[in-house]
Amino acid sequence: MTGKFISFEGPDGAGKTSVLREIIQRLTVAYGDQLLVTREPGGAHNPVAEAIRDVVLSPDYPAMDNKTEALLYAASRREHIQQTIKPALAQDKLVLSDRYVDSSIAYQGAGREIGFEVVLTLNQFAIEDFWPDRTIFLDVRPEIGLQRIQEQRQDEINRLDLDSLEFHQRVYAGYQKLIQINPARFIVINGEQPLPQVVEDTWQAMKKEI
Ligand SMILES: Nc1ncnc2c1ncn2[C@@H]1O[C@H](COP(=O)(O)OP(=O)(O)OP(=O)(O)O)[C@@H](O)[C@H]1O
Ligand SMILES: Cc1cn([C@H]2C[C@H](O)[C@@H](COP(=O)(O)O)O2)c(=O)[nH]c1=O
Repeated sequence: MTGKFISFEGPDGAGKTSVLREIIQRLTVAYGDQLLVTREPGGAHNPVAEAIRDVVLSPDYPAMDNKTEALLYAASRREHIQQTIKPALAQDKLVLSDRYVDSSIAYQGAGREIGFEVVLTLNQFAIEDFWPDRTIFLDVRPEIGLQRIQEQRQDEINRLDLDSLEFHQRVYAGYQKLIQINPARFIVINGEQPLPQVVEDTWQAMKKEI
């Protein structure tokens, strides 16, 4: 496989979507069709993964069992890897994904308290040790991310946005542990700066990678 795979991670409201929108504009000029932007749960041109997204994020299922949730994210990811990411990399594309397996380890492993290692093991069945080349983490404290969502994005609130601050603090701590364990893969960007500065820092970091 010859392309490059970069994932974007961060707590809810960190700014991934906003930053990616700007980065895509800059990259499209040089990459054109060789750029694939995708997301989890779900995935570009991936109806099965997107159907799982609809179920797992729907506020209609507030009482979903934690392990069911973890399995759904892993199933969606498997489909995403097999049908979207790997075929694109085989065509030498640059693949940018808004979230990947680190989200499961942070949200289900730490946030839901299923356990870091348990969720990693579960996901190894899905990913078969297929990791991103680099992971950009937008570092925003959960209080700030949730405040942004509540103030600015009332229309798109999903099931996990509605979880408690304590849940999101555990997620954040999970991410910090992942960064500590994988210092070579993670690039940490201060996401609490004004958006243009976050975009610029991300852009400079990405230019070194691509
Ligand atoms: N640096 C920033 N400063 C202030 N507000 C921001 C910043 N970045 C993004 N926002 C705002 O915060 C909200 C959440 O941003 P965005 O949807 O990009 O985050 P996200 O990481 O994709 O969130 P989620 O994972 O929950 O989808 C939006 O209303 C966006 O305009
Ligand atoms: C991949 C993945 C995601 N999540 C959570 C994180 C967010 O709360 C939502 C996705 O919403 P977004 O607006 O598209 O970022 O799902 C998770 O808990 N586990 C995962 O593996």
